[in-house]
Amino acid sequence: MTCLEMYPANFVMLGKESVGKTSLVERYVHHRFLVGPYQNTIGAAFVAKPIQVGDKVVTLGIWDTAGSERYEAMSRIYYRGARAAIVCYDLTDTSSFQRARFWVKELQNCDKHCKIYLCGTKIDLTESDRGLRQVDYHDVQDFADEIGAKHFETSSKTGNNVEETGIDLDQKKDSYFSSCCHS
Ligand SMILES: Nc1nc2c(ncn2[C@@H]2O[C@H](COP(=O)(O)OP(=O)(O)OP(=O)(O)O)[C@@H](O)[C@H]2O)c(=O)[nH]1
Repeated sequence: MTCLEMYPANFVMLGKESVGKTSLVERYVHHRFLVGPYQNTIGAAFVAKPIQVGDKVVTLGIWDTAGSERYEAMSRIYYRGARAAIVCYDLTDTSSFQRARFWVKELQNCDKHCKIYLCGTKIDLTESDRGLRQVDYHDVQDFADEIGAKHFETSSKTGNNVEETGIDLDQKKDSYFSSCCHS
């Protein structure tokens, strides 16, 4: 029996509205950045991506939750049982990092085994104008160390750090997905 049949691995996107969760999913799954007016997610959206882990195929299910606080209760439905959570914050918005801390606390209260990734978004903006940065890299790294999370800064617009590093959960050597297949 394949890993696909036995171990569907879900992960969830969490974070304040407009931090760029949907854009990250678009970049990761479809390798594109959608331009045009911002459309907020309503409730949550589900996207599936088959990935190869060793000689197995895992269907990675991604729950892209709505960041608006009015959907907060609904978001809880999606992170319960999630194998991993990508908690996003916008590098140009301090309050989005406060919101990220909130989601980390929620995840820790709900499931200690959920693997947490902290993802700073829109690094293209801070690279083109350093003055736009409101969230310090080292502050987040300290927090990541404290909670045992991986930490990345990405741009869905340019693709920077999305494919190459942690958000690309497609890493074949990733022990997390290997354990999904072999546990
Ligand atoms: N410059 C830049 N803009 C981005 C990036 N990622 C997202 N955006 C923009 O930020 C806005 C919000 O992006 P979304 O991906 O819809 O944000 P979201 O977190 O899914 O929002 P909700 O559905 O409300 O929770 C859009 O206008 C995007 O084009 C990025 O990496 N760089």
